[in-house]
Amino acid sequence: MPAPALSVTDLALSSGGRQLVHPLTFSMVAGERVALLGASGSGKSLTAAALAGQLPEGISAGGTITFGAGFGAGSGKGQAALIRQDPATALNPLVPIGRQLAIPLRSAGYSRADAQAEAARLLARAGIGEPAKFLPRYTGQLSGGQLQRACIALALACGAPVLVADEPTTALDAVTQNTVLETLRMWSTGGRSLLFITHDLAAAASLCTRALVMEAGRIVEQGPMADLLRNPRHPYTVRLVQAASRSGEPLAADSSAEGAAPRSATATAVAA
Ligand SMILES: Nc1ncnc2c1ncn2[C@@H]1O[C@H](COP(=O)(O)OP(=O)(O)OP(=O)(O)O)[C@@H](O)[C@H]1O
Repeated sequence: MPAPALSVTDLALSSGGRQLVHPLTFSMVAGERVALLGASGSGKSLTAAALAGQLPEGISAGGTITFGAGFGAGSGKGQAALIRQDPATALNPLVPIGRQLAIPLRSAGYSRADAQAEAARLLARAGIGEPAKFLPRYTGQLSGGQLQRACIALALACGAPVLVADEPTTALDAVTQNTVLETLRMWSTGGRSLLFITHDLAAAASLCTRALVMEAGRIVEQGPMADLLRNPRHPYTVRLVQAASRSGEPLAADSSAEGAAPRSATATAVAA
């Protein structure tokens, strides 16, 4: 069994005495792509922020988050890059996109010229056509979908071993969505892990080998994606699969990820 790239043990989040996320325990192995599904308000974004060390003010956290030894053991900032649900808050409106992308690249040892070239390449991988034109632009000069892709490029530039993508394709047209999903798939080859948060079950099924399902701050079901699609147990998961099936989207689970969990295990509903 490969060592986990990320181990979360009893992660609990609260605000002013209100429990928002009840103790969660899960892990991901290197190269694994895991979907985090769940109803609106179930705690997905707060969990994502906790993993990236970017919890909003006023949220208290308990439990432990440990990153694997493959990219340097330890926990904390820098181990997980976060593509935020709200791209506008992730970027500095006063600094051109190219310069923002260059910051992590320069820290990683790129020369100034190479950082600009890599920044353009990452924008292209995130689905931006003619990326050189975007480098000098400010966030206020980008559409919502372009902003989202700039955030994806920024997360890729961080080169973290774990990428947490919080609804990264919501503002994108179908063609660009496919480009981004393919980029996320490519990104995870070579041992990097992806936690993909989405309401789009078809996208999750095409990208991820395993899924966690949250409801009301708890993981209520988890297992291989194929089993979850074939035999959902928890009532929320049943509704999710039924709704996606009705919409006619093909729900084929991906099995190509490195470190994919064994398919023999059946999806398990977790007692709340
Ligand atoms: N900064 C905050 N302070 C207090 N409560 C918060 C804060 N952010 C989120 N919450 C609450 O925590 C709960 C979980 O929110 P979260 O944003 O993680 O849900 P989510 O599953 O990501 O929802 P969605 O799918 O709509 O993005 C909700 O009840 C929300 O109101």
